[in-house]
Amino acid sequence: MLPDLFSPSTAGLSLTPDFVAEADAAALLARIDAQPWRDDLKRRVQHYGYRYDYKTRSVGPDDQLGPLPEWLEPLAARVADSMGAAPDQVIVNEYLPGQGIAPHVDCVPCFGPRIVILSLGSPCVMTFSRGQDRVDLPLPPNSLAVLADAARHGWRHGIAARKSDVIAGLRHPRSRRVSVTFRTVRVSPTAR
Ligand SMILES: O=C(O)CCC(=O)C(=O)O
Ligand SMILES: [Fe+2]
Repeated sequence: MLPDLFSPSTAGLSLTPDFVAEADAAALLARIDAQPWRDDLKRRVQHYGYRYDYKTRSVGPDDQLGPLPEWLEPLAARVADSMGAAPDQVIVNEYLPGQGIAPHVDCVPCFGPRIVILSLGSPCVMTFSRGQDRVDLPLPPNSLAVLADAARHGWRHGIAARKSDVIAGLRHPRSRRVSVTFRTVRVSPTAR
């Protein structure tokens, strides 16, 4: 299922389809939609645990918001197995058709070695890039992607701002996608 470049043993990317059941995904989306959204970016976001400052591209001790909300706890506990640590920061991103996220590496000094992304709603293609290399990874709804090692540090990841994706030769119009990204925050001990 993963492109060759991303054999998990060499590149640190793994994808677990159907990590959450459809009914649980629907309940989670309803929970998310009952919370306030921040709309300081082109796309709407929610931050839990720690606020991420998009201007300074950092997280500091002053950005601590508190523990993850209780409705995220069961999921965070399951995700902890894939992360090797308990996540203490979550960002929810909403993508309407035509919205994306520019290619980036998640802040290395801010966040721990594994980034975990749960996809809900529309399928979409995440593009990994390193120099001239490009690898498209379709993210099915309800799947869990884990970025570690080279997939976390050596490759950038992004989602093109377009209204459809070609997956296995077929064009798929996008609908609304919501992702839930789990991270561990690195805050320097002296700053705590
Ligand atoms: O929405 C996604 O699937 C990816 C989000 C992401 O890369 C990020 O928030 O750093
Ligand atoms: Fe990211």
